[in-house]
Amino acid sequence: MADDPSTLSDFDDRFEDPAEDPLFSLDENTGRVDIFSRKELLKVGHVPESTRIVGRDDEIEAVAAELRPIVHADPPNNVMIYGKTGTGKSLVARHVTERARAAAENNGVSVGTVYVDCAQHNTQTRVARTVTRTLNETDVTDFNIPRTGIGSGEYYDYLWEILNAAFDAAIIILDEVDRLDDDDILMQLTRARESGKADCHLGVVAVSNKIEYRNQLNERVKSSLREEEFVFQPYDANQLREIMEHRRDAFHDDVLSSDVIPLTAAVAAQEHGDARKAIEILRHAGELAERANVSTVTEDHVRDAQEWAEVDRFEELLRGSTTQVKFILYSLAVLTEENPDMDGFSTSRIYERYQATTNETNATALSEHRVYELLKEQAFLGVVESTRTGGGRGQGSYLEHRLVQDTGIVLKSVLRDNRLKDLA
Ligand SMILES: Nc1ncnc2c1ncn2[C@@H]1O[C@H](COP(=O)(O)OP(=O)(O)OP(=O)(O)O)[C@@H](O)[C@H]1O
Repeated sequence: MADDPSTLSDFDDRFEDPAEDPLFSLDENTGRVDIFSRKELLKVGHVPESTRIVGRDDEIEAVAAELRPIVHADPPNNVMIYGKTGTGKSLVARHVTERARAAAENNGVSVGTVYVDCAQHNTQTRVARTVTRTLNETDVTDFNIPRTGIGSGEYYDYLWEILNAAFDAAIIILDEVDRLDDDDILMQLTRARESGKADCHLGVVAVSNKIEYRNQLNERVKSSLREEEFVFQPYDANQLREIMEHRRDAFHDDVLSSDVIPLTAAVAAQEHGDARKAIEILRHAGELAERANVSTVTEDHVRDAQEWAEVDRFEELLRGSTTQVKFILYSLAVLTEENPDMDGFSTSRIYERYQATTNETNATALSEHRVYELLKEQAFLGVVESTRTGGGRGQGSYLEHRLVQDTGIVLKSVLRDNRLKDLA
């Protein structure tokens, strides 16, 4: 392995005895404060055990009612769960599916389960491959299913054989189902038994942020899916507080000052009601305390962590935007900071500031008309708000633009772009 250029094993400067390396010391007495006790409880993607799931009892019961027939080897209903991001859709889908599997097994019914993230596996072939390879019980089927080189049709052929050989039923969770580039997979799965391909009952639990998703499905898919729909509402501050209280043991005792969880819950509820964001802010507040080497996480850490989350969120909103758009938003943000009394700026005023910005960075400037178009595009995306002025006597009316988001957040976010860094 020493010849392998991808390993660092012959790295010259390494410590003779890694236990002596002060950078990664395991010694408890390093003077560094230890904030977290079980940080994994706050990681994205962590599936908490049932005692940590809060405020979704009715939803869990409702989804379970649709899958319950499977416990007696009867056909389950398909389920569609809608709701804004971070409302516990994936969590409930996974939790109920696993409990259905365990209860069925206890009753002598074997149920295969698969979770597919359609944002990652967005084509029919990728989904078919993931489902087939996950369900393949090699000790029963003896199949060696290739990763590449075959199409969805061949994966389906394997899948029907696997289902017939190894299971009485299967539940397939398709998370972010709206990201699929083709809804035929839904029809294949929901019609498998009816069309005589598989002898096993298949239930699909589809999850989406987009409530309008169903309208996009073609009629044949809709009629074969015949699903029950549920809509999950954003969490309120009390629910978010309870969700975080149930993960308090991610931290060492007495590390969180008493207002940290209520404050995190309040800001998250006000902004979006997103449990993922609330947990992320709590984790980041802990990390900030750790970095500062202080033994208590305080309200200030939460405020900083919240700002960091906002910058991240804004950056996400701008993902895919060109550097030119960022120059324009930067210019509008600077104008706003320089003129706190003004409520909005005309395109020509923004354009002047924008030209100065492009000059400073030696970038090419777009025409004023193009900047106007890009501002309108940003208004459509909800980044900018544009309103038409009344226009006084002798004055035509014109558009005035302002940022929807706090200027500090916009500046921090656009300045993360390498081409704008120098402006900082
Ligand atoms: N009721 C709850 N109790 C405990 N933890 C929760 C609850 N709801 C959500 N969470 C936690 O919040 C995070 C986000 O939840 P989840 O992934 O289920 O949301 P989602 O609605 O599927 O979001 P997205 O649409 O963005 O995928 C996860 O870490 C999850 O463990």
